[in-house]
Amino acid sequence: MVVPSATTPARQETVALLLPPPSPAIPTVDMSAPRGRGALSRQVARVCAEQGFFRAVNHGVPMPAGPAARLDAATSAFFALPAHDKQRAGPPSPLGYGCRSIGFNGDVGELEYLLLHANPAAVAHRAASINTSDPSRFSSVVNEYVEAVKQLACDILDLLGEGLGLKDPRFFSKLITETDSDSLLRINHYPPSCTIHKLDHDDKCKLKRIARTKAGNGGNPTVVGGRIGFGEHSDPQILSLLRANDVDGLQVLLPDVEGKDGWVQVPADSSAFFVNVGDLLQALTNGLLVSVRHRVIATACRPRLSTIYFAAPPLHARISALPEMVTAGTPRRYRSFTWAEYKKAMYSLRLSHSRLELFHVDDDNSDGSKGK
Ligand SMILES: C=C1C[C@]23C[C@@]1(O)CC[C@H]2[C@@]12CC[C@H](O)[C@@](C)(C(=O)O1)[C@H]2[C@@H]3C(=O)O
Ligand SMILES: O=C(O)CCC(=O)C(=O)O
Ligand SMILES: [Fe+2]
Repeated sequence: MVVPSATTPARQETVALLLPPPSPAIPTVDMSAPRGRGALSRQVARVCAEQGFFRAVNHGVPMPAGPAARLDAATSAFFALPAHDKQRAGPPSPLGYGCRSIGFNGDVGELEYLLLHANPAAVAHRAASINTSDPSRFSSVVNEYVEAVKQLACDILDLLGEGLGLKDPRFFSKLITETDSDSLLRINHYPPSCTIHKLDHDDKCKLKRIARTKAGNGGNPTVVGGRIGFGEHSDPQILSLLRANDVDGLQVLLPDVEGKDGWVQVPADSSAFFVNVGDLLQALTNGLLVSVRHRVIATACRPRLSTIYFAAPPLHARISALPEMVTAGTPRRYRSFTWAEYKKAMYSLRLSHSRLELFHVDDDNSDGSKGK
């Protein structure tokens, strides 16, 4: 039976005018290439150019009994420790254990985290203060996970190289597989938002101070519908691979059908990887691929655990747009810089800063050292 609609065409038009335009869906890429590698590489290149963000499914990293599950168990055990035990691995330098404070310039979020350099020697060094009873077990769990996600990052970068028709399709993946690559692993643990208001007196005073100072998230650590878990930013590296438990919170800034940017909720999917283009990939492709802005809003009543692999080149790597990306119609957008130079600028800036703009060829401050 067909039920006639209660709304007349005229009323439907009025409702359509009042409602915001529909949000774009989060693109999904099936990494098992059901339509062949050529179609997959073109799809990866298209979503990275249009949204700079996608959900990768059938990615080949075993989830339930594999490295991801072992890492989640090891990091959850760490976050369950008493505060003074966790503090042995901090304060973040920026590496190590951090709680609420992000970076060196006054950013705060409702989270605690571990930030690790992804190379095995650095992991072994940190493991001693993270798991004092069995540091080598912790190291091997992290190293095994890093190997698996690095492989996935390389696969995606090679598909991108092919989809963009690069002369050397492996150019991007070679940058992140150099022995001295500067990749990071970050594990974020967001407490349930319903416990945030149950903070002790000192915490409440600290948060009030932060809310009053201009330095704390521009003086406003809340947004409509929740608290800021991790403030708005783009990831500075080449590519980020994020995996989280089944708790929502991640949002990405995407254009709607009218081209107006809006925050889009990313529905949790613990079996997928969420992939985002970083600033360096935007620079290498002369702005063709976009480094997506994203944030985490704490609204859930269960803790969110997320693990992000930031694939980066060595510090000395020179980042300039690939020749095939520079044409008469699309002149060079960013001046050439090293990853070390970019990192120095980024650590002097707030989380939300659009730091790649400092390297824009039209900018007067082309040394990239000027802050917001
Ligand atoms: C405020 C900051 C934290 C950050 C370094 C920065 O000065 C600006 C970029 C931030 C960011 C965002 C993505 C990653 O989580 C991160 C590890 C990175 O490489 O850049 C963080 C930095 C950090 O927490 O140290
Ligand atoms: O924890 C998350 O889900 C995202 C955090 C993030 O964007 C980051 O650590 O750079
Ligand atoms: Fe991020």
